[in-house]
Amino acid sequence: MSTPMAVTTTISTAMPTTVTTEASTTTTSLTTTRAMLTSTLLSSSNTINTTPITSLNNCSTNTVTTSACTGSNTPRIPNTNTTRTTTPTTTTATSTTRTTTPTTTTATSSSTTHLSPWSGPPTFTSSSGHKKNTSDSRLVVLGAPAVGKSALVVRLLTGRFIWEYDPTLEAAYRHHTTVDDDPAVMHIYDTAGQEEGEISEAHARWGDGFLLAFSLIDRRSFSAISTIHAAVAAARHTPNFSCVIVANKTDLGHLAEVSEDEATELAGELGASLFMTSACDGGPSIQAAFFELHRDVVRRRWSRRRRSSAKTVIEGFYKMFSR
Ligand SMILES: Nc1nc2c(ncn2[C@@H]2O[C@H](COP(=O)(O)OP(=O)(O)OP(=O)(O)O)[C@@H](O)[C@H]2O)c(=O)[nH]1
Repeated sequence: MSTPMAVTTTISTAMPTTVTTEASTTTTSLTTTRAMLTSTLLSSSNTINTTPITSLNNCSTNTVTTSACTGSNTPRIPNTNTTRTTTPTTTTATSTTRTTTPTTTTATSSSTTHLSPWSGPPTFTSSSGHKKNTSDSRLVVLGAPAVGKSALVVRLLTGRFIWEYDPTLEAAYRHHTTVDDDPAVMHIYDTAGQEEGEISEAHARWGDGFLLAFSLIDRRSFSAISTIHAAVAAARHTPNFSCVIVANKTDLGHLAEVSEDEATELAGELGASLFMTSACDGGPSIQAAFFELHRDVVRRRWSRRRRSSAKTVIEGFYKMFSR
């Protein structure tokens, strides 16, 4: 299936790069990653302001097609110019600008072993130049292979659905949006599928919040959720972290191997909210899942800060009166 596109991709090369991108009027051929697709598909009418910042996918030439899952197969045709800049850092926060890190990071970042040497994506800098706004969140998307992690992320960012795909290694995005009327920046890390629920410790430490996805038509992916949750808890030395469970592929209900009741029970056990989604059909629950995760991250950050400033005040009083 091919997707008509009217996208112009401008590449400004700040340093020698191996990245080449072509956006034609019919098909997007990606020599770097499917993640790049998202940067070329942004519609100017879209209020989402997204910057895929790091792309660590396989670099074979792939033809990726997107489509709305239901209704007409005519995708919305973007009419915006997208600028991609290649640079060794990710400090650029310009809207719809994609920044690619040097390919040297690719080799290590594909690892998903427990104690991966992966050092995480480059430090994110918010658009205001501060290291980390309170409205920033680092969200890591975890789950067994082929549960639809990338499809969910792409759906959130572009409103589109990926039919054909290549397995993801890693892809990170900076997503500027508005949550509860407040500007928010979500740094979203789409990981490679965790075959046996093993996760990279670096992912676990880097993230503020974790979106654990499974496919309703794959029981193994459901079982992997507990393992992944336990692995994140072990890496963070606490089971108390921001997390939501996403049960994907609701459109394939007739093939379901996991019931909603089971999913609800698991979410209850893990103290997480459950979102039933279909990256294929779309719908509000995908955004709701990411937004809820973002909210929880921000809430916890504020409550940590309040606790720590209360502690500082109390300590100050003690010092004052014990003199
Ligand atoms: N019917 C249906 N298919 C889906 C849905 N979400 C994803 N898929 C399909 O499932 C396959 C896997 O989707 P991906 O998004 O690549 O899955 P992933 O979890 O990122 O896979 P890895 O990167 O290999 O870990 C693709 O063929 C998608 O088109 C969904 O909600 N419904």
